[in-house]
Amino acid sequence: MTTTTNYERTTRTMHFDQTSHNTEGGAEPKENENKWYRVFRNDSPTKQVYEEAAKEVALSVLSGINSSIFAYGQTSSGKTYTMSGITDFAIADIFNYIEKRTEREFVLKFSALEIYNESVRDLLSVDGTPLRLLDDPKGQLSRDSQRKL
Ligand SMILES: Nc1ncnc2c1ncn2[C@@H]1O[C@H](COP(=O)(O)OP(=O)(O)OP(=O)(O)O)[C@@H](O)[C@H]1O
Repeated sequence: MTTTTNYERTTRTMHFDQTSHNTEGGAEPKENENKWYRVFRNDSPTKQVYEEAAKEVALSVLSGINSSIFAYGQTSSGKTYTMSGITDFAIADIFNYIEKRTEREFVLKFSALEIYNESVRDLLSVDGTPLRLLDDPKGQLSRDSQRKL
């Protein structure tokens, strides 16, 4: 099955004053000000955002490093759109890597979560009920479900 969504289109991003926020040659951020490693233009394709901001992190799982990519922002700012594109590109790259290494065996685990208004939803589940967050005996937080592909 192929996906029909064209993520080659632009990724919507907010505009920042690059002179005060861009770490490449820009001024150091003031206290309580966020530091931006990269700001994309509002017409930047999602593919570019993936290549320049997410690919290295996503593919670090292939060397055994746990990684996380998340989108944070106001409603309708394009988080779901951008993350869907990034997920497609990352999965394609990961499977491409695996297919070229037939001598090795890989186990892939994938989970997709949405945190909204303090509730956590499993985006791979058809049932939309929020997940419960539980403390394990060591006092660490765990989810009550995880799907495996
Ligand atoms: N780069 C883009 N190009 C074209 N359409 C886009 C783009 N980014 C977002 N959209 C469209 O804008 C709308 C809102 O985007 P999206 O659902 O991704 O926002 P969101 O941040 O996930 O919103 P919410 O916080 O409400 O879940 C959607 O209809 C989506 O298809």
